[in-house]
Amino acid sequence: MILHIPGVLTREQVLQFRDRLLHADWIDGRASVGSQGAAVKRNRQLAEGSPLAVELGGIVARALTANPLFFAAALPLRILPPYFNGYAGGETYGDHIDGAIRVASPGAAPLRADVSTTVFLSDPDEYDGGELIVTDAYGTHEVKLPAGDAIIYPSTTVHRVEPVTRGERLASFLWAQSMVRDDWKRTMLFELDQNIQSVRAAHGDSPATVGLTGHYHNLLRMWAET
Ligand SMILES: O=C(O)CCC(=O)C(=O)O
Ligand SMILES: [Fe+2]
Repeated sequence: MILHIPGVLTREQVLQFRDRLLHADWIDGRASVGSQGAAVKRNRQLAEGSPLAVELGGIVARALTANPLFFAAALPLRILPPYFNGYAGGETYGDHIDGAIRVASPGAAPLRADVSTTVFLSDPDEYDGGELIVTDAYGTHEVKLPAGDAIIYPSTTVHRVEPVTRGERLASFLWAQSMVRDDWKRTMLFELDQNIQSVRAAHGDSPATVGLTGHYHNLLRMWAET
């Protein structure tokens, strides 16, 4: 499932991030990928573990974890520390699939990347190009969202970021290991959860709502790994 999550960061947070990123030390984005990614990746990132990445990443991770839509859709078990990237002057990241296993820091427990997230930090009118293009079983999706909004997509998909030909595209991106590894099972649980919430809002805690909520939890019990 590819899902737009509006308002992960407030406008004030976005402005604060932008201010801090203005004077940041950027490194070559190829530092965090394997050879296939490195061949098509031309962008800049904050170094993993740098004080600014840790500080701003903490804010992003807390905002996402507290976001009900992100929680319901990603069912996160663990979230890797968020990264920050910038693209300008034709920078791009060609077609790739995110690595399956990542470690937050040397010696840390490995985490499986199930759900990929981009939190946009630049508004669409600030740059040309820079669309995130995600291809799934249903076709190709082009994503360019307002600053503060996020997109989540299965880490199993081929995706790319188109060259930025005017202005600068800043973003935070991160991976989560989900309690439910399979995208289709996560999608089914998400749709069930959203429909239960609609039924509950319309009819309150009727016996049918209680029964459906029980069914959601029993499916989660069957499918979740913790
Ligand atoms: O900048 C983005 O939106 C996504 C970046 C990306 O796909 C990656 O770093 O693996
Ligand atoms: Fe990626």
